[in-house]
Amino acid sequence: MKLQVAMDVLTTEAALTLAAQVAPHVDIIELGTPLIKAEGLRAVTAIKAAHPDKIVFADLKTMDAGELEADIAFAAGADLVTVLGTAGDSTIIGAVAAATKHGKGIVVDLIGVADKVTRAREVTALGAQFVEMHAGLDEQAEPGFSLATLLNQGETAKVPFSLAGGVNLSTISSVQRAGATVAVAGGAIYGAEDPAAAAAALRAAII
Ligand SMILES: O=C(CO)[C@H](O)[C@H](O)COP(=O)(O)O
Repeated sequence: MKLQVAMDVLTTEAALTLAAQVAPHVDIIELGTPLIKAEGLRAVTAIKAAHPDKIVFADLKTMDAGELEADIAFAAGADLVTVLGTAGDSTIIGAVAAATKHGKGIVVDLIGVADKVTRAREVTALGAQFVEMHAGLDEQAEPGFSLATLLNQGETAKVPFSLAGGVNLSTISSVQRAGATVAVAGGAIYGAEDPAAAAAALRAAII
């Protein structure tokens, strides 16, 4: 299982600092949606230039204009770009076309999708490299939130998936047991006193 750091920071400078700290311990470096909204795709170019050996993940969460948005993110240096599973099939097909043109990949983020298992299978058939079983920051803050449902949906879908929803040291083993190909950790890394040590500990927990 690969480890992905989600950099939900707000400046390119902060992202470059964080990426430099954690890169030795992660496989995928994600530029979070707020970072891209604040800084634009220049932040993607800066991270790829600093870490050409890492998979750079641009969390665009595209909902429309799939081909155009994915195309500009790949041109900026992204290796993986997200499209929302709630988008129409034509948006996902367009984004996959851009990925094929650049020799890169589309990840379909299933945040907000009620039937994640069915949609995961549909978008995988449309050419998504993998889906993201995702409970967003707002959903995580809702009373009674538990990762268990998400883990179960990932296990049931039987397609390649990443899992994001407040993954931390006490849950990363269950993410691996559910069969995820990628564990995504944001707050557990960037919110730690020592992000490098936090990333190293998550990596060490992966068997
Ligand atoms: O995409 C996101 C929010 O929409 C986050 O980057 C993702 O949820 C991972 O962060 P965390 O581990 O803090 O939940």
